[in-house]
Amino acid sequence: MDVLELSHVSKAFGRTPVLKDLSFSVPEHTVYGFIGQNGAGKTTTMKIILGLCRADGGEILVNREKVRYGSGRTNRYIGYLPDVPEFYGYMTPREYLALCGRITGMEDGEIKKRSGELLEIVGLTQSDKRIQGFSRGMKQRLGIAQALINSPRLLICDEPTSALDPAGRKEILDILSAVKEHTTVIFSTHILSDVERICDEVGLLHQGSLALRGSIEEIRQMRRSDGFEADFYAPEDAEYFLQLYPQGERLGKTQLLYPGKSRKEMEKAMRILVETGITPQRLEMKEPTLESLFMEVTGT
Ligand SMILES: Nc1ncnc2c1ncn2[C@@H]1O[C@H](COP(=O)(O)OP(=O)(O)OP(=O)(O)O)[C@@H](O)[C@H]1O
Repeated sequence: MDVLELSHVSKAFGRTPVLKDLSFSVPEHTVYGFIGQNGAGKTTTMKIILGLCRADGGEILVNREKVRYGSGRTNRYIGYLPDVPEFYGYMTPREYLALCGRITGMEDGEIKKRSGELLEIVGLTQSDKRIQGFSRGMKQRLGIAQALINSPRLLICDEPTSALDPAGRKEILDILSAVKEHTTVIFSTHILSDVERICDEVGLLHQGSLALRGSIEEIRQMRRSDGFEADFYAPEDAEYFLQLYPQGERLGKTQLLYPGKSRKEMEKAMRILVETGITPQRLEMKEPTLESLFMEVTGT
């Protein structure tokens, strides 16, 4: 079943269209990467899903229920982590989660149990410190716990990793990956390597609609290869090989890049190496990355 379905959603601010006929759906228990450059309309889309921003047209279903602007009804299925979560700094994580639980109408016993489980998942069980002393990464982890307090069907995270260092990013990605057992995650980002690490499905928002969609594998296969690299033991070998197979670029004294070449063309290079008796240190196809695909689609 699809937990989230957007059909033909459009939105303009004044005369500037931001979303144009945007349609996509997110299947249960997946991590969906919603990618787009700065200003592409990711936050606007999320606010429309949360009923906080009015769409000009189209329909959104959360758990098969229609989202209505200004009504929080469908938000009972949703947990939301904004890009910069705000907390009461004088509280401890446990106190803060208790407050969030009470606001959502949970019983005290249930709050205690759920808070314990969530603090375990986000790695904050040891912390009885006040939130004001927390690092950005710790705040983001607490933000995930807060968003999951009432066991939502859908967890929406707006750029959860953008402001973090690599270690902090990894922690958040690991948590998001782990929670998909219990919920469905949609997260927006412009960091493509994060998407490659944990997402099952990807949608690339460009000029108001999805310019690309599919699983990471499907998307990688859409693009031709990035070519191959050849590494030699001696600069003379690289030089000689470049004369025999001239379309390469030098990456270093012993390293050559053959951009855009297919696997077949690499096999041809291998035959030349065997015939001439040159032993390469390494000959390797370059895996297409989302980064290069993104640049191809967006023309950046
Ligand atoms: N309330 C508003 N009034 C006018 N224009 C707005 C409003 N909110 C957003 N916009 C414009 O809509 C476009 C999309 O903004 P949005 O914040 O949704 O993009 P985004 O993809 O989330 O970008 P970022 O990665 O920078 O957060 C931008 O050009 C932005 O300036």
